[in-house]
This record gives sequence, structure tokens and C-alpha cells, in this order.
Amino acid sequence: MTGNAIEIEGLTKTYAAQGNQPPKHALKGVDLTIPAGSIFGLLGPNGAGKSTLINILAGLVRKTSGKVRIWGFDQDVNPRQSRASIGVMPQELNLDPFFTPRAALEVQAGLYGVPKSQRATDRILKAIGLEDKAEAYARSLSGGMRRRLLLGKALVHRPQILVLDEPTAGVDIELRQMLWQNVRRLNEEGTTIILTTHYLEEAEEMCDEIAIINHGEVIARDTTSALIGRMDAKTLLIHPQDALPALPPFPAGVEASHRRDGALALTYRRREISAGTLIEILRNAGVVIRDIATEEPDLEDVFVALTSNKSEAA
Ligand SMILES: Nc1ncnc2c1ncn2[C@@H]1O[C@H](COP(=O)(O)OP(=O)(O)OP(=O)(O)O)[C@@H](O)[C@H]1O
Repeated sequence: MTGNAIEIEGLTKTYAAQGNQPPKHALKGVDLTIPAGSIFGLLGPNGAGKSTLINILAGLVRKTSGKVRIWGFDQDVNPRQSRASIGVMPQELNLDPFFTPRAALEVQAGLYGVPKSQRATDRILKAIGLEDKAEAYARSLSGGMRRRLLLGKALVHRPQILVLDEPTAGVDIELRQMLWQNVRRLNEEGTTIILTTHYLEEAEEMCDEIAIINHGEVIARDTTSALIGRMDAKTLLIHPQDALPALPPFPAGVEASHRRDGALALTYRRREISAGTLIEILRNAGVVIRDIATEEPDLEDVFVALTSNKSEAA
């Protein structure tokens, strides 16, 4: 498919009041499109509504209002097709301890109505590196192996869209690499990937596009590079040849500070001033520059800038 893998319009979810807890407005009118073929990141602080959104896509949580189209199928009109288009690797290790990986994959395929002749159990076991453990009980698998089995289960019906909810939370580096290799391969083969992660570096490295959710609302949605590009602040690090003389006055908006290694750090707004102008000011003040480096903002800066104000307000 060209176009959108997911189209969400005005999606709301209100969890009913419980005891003396008031109703919880977990999603407050989300509009979101996710392009087919992308690796799309859903980011947000704890409790922002990411799992609620994913669970609605997966058909596990009933939305309160709004429209959800998955691979072109309206969830309300074509629930079966929209469900068949998506596979979800959940956060929880919810595996039956008495099933072997092979049995778990076969049962899952049965639940999705995949005919025996079209099942790819051996291929999936190989892809997730569990061939040797195909006949072992799930309770004897390590945490990492269980995660891989959850990934395998999400793939049995060959969904066009794969959703990964915090896939690498608390997993070791080896498993993380193995997961990402699998995800990249699936994406190259055409699968659209949606993932939530708390690791912003990971989102920066893996995702083409990102939506940031906070308090049940999408507060930013853009390509990863454009989001980072929104941060205008940049830092120029000047390593002087000799000890610095008294600093010359800099234009308003430029912050100067000293680093422990002797570098002078000048933070400025790219739209207001250029690095060249700052270097010129220093040269004119007699500073001989030995070396220059720059520090660019990263996704973490964007995330903090976008979510901090709203969290404080709440
Ligand atoms: N079944 C439920 N009943 C009542 N409130 C719920 C339920 N599930 C989630 N919530 C509330 O809805 C809000 C959004 O929760 P959700 O789990 O979607 O957030 P999240 O962004 O996935 O957070 P995390 O990263 O911690 O998983 C939270 O305030 C949460 O307490």
C-alpha cells in the first residue's frame, strides 16, 4: 500500500470512574496518520496514553469515540480485516508457561485463522532464534527468549503493520540488537513498524517519523530530523590557544560559560546569529582559537522542551 497504514481521527478514550477515582480521559481527540512502510515512534511520558492508543489499534481496548482505519479498513465497519492487518508485541510477558514456542506459535496462528498449509512456524522460530528451544516449555525460557517468542507470535498472520510496545525495556544489548535487526529486516520487506520506547536515542536512530503524546494529546508529529531541527539552540565550543582574556560583550541571547576542559561554550539561536559572527567577535577581541566544535540538540532536548511545560501546568 502507498499512503497511510493507520489513519486516526478524533480518537478519544475515557476509562470509567472506579471507586472514588473520577473517570480518566486517557485520549482527548487524537488525530494521527502513520505512513505505510515507515518506522514510526510513539513517544510520551508515563501515563501519556501510548498503551491505550496501541491497545485500541490492536482491538484490545474499546475506543470511546473517533475513527480508526487500519490498512484502509475502518475498525467499526471491517473489524476482522483491520485486526488481521496488525500484529502487536505487548509489553507484558503474557505467555502460557505450559506451551512450547512451537505450540504457542501454532495456537496463535489458529486464533488468527491461518490455514495449516500457510503457517510459517519453522521460519518464524528461525528468525527469532528459537529453533533450538522449539520444544521447550515457555516457563523454562529466559526473559529474552520470551520476548522473542512474543515477537514471533505477533508475526504469525503476516501482518502489514507490526506494533512493538516498549520492546527493549530492560533487555540486554544482545537481545536489543537482535530485535532491531529483525525489525529492520521486516521493514525492508515492507512491514510498517510502530513502536513506543522510553529510549530517545533509540527512537532517534530507528524512527523515520515520531509523534509525541502528552496527557492524551498529540503535541508534535514530524520527521525525526525536522523535530530535532525545531530546536533552534546550538552550542559552539571554542578551545582557545592561551588562557582567555576578559570576554568581549556578545549580542543579546548568547549565553557564555566555561567548560572544565578550558573550552568556552557559547549557546546561541541559529535563527538570530551565525557561528561566524561569534568567531569574528572573539578574533577581534584577540582570542587565538586552537579548535572549534559544535553541539547539536537531540531528540531528548525536543522531548523535554515539549513535555516539561505541559507537565508542570498539569
Ligand atoms: N484500565 C484502565 N482503567 C483506568 N485508567 C486507566 C486504565 N488504563 C490506563 N489508565 C490510565 O490512563 C492513562 C493513560 O495510560 P496509558 O497506559 O495509556 O499510558 P502510557 O503512555 O502507555 O504510559 P506507560 O508508558 O506508563 O505505559 C493513565 O493515567 C492511566 O492511569
